[in-house]
Amino acid sequence: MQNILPKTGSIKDKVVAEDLLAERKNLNFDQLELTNFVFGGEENYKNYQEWTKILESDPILHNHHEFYEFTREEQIEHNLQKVKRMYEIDKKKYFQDYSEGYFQWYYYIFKGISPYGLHSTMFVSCIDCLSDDEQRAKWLHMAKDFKMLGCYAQTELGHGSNVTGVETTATFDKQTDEIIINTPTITATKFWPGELGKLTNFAMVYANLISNGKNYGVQPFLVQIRDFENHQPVQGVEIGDIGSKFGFNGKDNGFIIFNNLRIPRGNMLQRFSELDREGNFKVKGNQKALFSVMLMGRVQLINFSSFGLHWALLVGTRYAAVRRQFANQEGDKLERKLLDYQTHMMKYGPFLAYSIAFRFAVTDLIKMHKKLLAGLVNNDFGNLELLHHITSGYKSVFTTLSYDAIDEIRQSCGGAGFLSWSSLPSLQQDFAPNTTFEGDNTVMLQQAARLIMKNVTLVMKGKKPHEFFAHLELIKDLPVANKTLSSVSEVLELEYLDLALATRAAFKIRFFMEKYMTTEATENEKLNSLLAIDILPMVKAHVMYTTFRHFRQGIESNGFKCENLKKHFRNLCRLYALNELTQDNQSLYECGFFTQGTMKIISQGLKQLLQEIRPHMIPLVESLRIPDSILVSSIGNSYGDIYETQLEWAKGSRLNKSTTIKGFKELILPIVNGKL
Ligand SMILES: Cc1cc2nc3c(=O)[nH]c(=O)nc-3n(C[C@H](O)[C@H](O)[C@H](O)COP(=O)(O)OP(=O)(O)OC[C@H]3O[C@@H](n4cnc5c(N)ncnc54)[C@H](O)[C@@H]3O)c2cc1C
Repeated sequence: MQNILPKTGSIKDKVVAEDLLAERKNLNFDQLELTNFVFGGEENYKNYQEWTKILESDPILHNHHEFYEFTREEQIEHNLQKVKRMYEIDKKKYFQDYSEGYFQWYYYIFKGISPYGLHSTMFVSCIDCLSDDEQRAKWLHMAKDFKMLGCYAQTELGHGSNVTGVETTATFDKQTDEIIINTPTITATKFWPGELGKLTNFAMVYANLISNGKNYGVQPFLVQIRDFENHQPVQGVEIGDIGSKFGFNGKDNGFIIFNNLRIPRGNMLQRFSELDREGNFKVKGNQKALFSVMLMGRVQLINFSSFGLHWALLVGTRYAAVRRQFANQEGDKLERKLLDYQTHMMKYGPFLAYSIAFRFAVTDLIKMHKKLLAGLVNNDFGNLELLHHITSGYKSVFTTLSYDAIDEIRQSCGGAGFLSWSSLPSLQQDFAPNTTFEGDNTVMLQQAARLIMKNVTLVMKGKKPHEFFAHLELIKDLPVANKTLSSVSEVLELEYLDLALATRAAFKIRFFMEKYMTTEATENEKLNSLLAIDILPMVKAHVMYTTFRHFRQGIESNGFKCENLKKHFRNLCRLYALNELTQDNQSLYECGFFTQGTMKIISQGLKQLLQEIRPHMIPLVESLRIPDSILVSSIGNSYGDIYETQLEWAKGSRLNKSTTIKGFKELILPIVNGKL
């Protein structure tokens, strides 16, 4: 069989693949409106465009495929060079205040591993939010101007998830008016903080305050760890990098051991607590705010979840629109595009729906978080508890889903996706820790459960829950009256899908709460031992529902002008829901919401949607504009060049710098020649 393939692209000759050109002709909506939304507004997108223009023409900032073969040292140095260059170009822009735009370009330029990412977010935020006015005036401008470089040192060898269990001590010495930082045991070694290993000269150390013989619990302390001039560790600390990791190797995660390191009393951050000259300790406001900076980290990871997924989708979808395998029918000359296989669309369609759903959720979440940050400065803790709930739950569910999706997209590109040049392996590896840091995902789901339980208890007592938990009122009407579906159009109603997802969440929550209330054991025993595995699906179903709600409401409330774009959004919102209901529907049968035959109709609806969305896949994913200069992918570039570049980069790879291999004479020849 002779195979006549449409011409694939060539990035070198600036020729776009015929298949990609044909796909782009299906554009029927305002792509820029979607782009602006994804980037958190027109201004952010303009800012990102400015940076990408600079990047493309700058020899240092320009991303290069050789990066995929860099050692750790080379990766770190390369990223540092980039930051220095960005700083030279526009110091103010490199450090922007916390905003959606900041996260977007920094994520894409550094693939989530900006050398001073933790400094700019966690460290600066600690100073901003947890210092009193005097401390802020002294340190904030220094930190923002990179005059001091800091890391966030909370985790220890012995304690990660249990943040209140850290053992580092900060003992007040009344005689000298100083605080002495110590690592009393091996498990108290600070282990993991990013940028601690090599880069920073300050650390925000979370340690137990001991004053007048009493332990007042964990507080943040600003600790200088390296000399300003020669960058040597100060006396009283032992510091180093923790070694090579599964991914994230461009980051110098470090360890630090304190041995009687003295800092001034004024270096304890004192917005929410106070230590006076006599060593008297006083709490001011809400101590939970001490860990509020972690909220920022989680919002960031929630944001990254959609960026990472966008990236993988862009590469995978372009590849699948050009790559062809097997003929449509026996004897056909033309092979079928990967994207035309229903099995392929069953992966990519829902992933696109999730990535857009995450964007809607993040848009709402960032607004809430900014409000909280503004309030904290005036000791207004407003929606701290709700935000803790949302960020824990969303961080856990979104990062897990995105990580799994990135891996699946990588696999769906076959061997080409396994190759580093595709950009997908490093994306996956560097995305991997998002499921662990800022709170392990299992622990995060457990934490998110608390506010659900509090609100469901209100409902059970006949009271109104917080409006975010309005769907919990459904538990009063479970099991529901059977509603037999008769047509696909019914199953595509957003109202119906909303009720289905809300009911699924409500049923799982009620299922858990009934067991919780009737099980005779301590709360600790119930939550950790007897009923723990029921918590996770309950929280996940709740998160999937509230995310759907952000999506559905956001389509109408974000002021989108293009009707066709809204149509695509609605279809993706339906697809999100139908995919969810396909994957997890047992509880809807149990409570009577689904009846015999419902899944058959849902399956028809899902297939219909996949067909409707299919022609728009390329225009939709290409709205998540990541230029070739940032993407650096041998199979996902905008030209649909899926072959030439792969081969060219292969030819130029490090192992091909010579025709033989190092050690050929000493290690191979003696065996071949039978000389051993
Ligand atoms: C790349 C990377 C960068 C990091 N950067 C920083 C940083 O800058 N600063 C910093 O301070 N820390 C940092 N960390 C540390 C990170 O925050 C911790 O790894 C994380 O909080 C999890 O803690 P742990 O590793 O001790 O795991 P553990 O808490 O020991 O968890 C191990 C396992 O036990 C389970 N588990 C724990 N508690 C429970 C429970 N109550 N119920 C059920 N299961 C439970 C978890 O689900 C998990 O599966 C970083 C980590 C990584 C991987």
